[in-house]
Amino acid sequence: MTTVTLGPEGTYSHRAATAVADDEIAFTESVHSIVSGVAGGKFEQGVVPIENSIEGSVTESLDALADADVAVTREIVTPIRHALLAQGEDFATVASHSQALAQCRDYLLGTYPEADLEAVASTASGVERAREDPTIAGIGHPDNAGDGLQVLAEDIQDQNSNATRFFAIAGPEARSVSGGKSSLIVYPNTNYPGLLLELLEPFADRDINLSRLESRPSGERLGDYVFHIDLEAGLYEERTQAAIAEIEEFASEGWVKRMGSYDVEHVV
Ligand SMILES: O=C(O)C(=O)Cc1ccccc1
Repeated sequence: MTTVTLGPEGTYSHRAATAVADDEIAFTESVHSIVSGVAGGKFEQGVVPIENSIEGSVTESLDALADADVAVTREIVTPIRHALLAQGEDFATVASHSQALAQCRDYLLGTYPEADLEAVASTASGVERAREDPTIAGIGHPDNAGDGLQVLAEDIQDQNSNATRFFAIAGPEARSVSGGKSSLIVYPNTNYPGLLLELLEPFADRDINLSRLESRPSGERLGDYVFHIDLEAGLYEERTQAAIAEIEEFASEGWVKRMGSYDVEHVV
């Protein structure tokens, strides 16, 4: 079973993917193509970054998941420790994933205030650029050093506890109702006073803890949102089914997607 993730080799997504891959790992340069590759059946499994403890949601992943018919089958949590990698101190540009640049904002401003920051598709593609060009530095996992690239500084993220959650995804037939957590995506397609309260009450009433609630613009009109909800309960549980049934009632103008239930894996 091939697992596709954000490449090239050496990204944090690649590190997370090795924890769930039982065979070959394939790489693409965008989260959208990972999700569409899994939804279209080209790959059996994918691994996408979802949320970082410093910088928050990876919005491209949330939007891609809302648009596709895939199942979330596992959550992978991994610590993120960034290193600054370059051929030497003589660089003018730091190229990395937008999340990595943001997670190291204070360090970069404080230590290299003159450097230009350039967002690229992944940390590893910034590292590749640095390997080819002495005027470019990358930010990525220190294991990417070598072959002409030095670690100029380690642990440059602005908070020591920097962790990212990834989802393993698979085709809709892999959707499971068992596991300690579940993910839903809800599009109410309506707006009235108390809407958000109605979205949350069915869970509170049944003592179901929410571990994430994120709103994303629906793209339909300003002020219209899609909600991403993670619950600490399985879809097999009667209380979860009852809560979702209530939400489906008030979201009858829109839709409710059950992404699946899963367990969490911590990877170092
Ligand atoms: O670019 C990568 O290495 C990724 O996998 C995305 C990412 C970037 C920064 C922190 C966590 C994940």
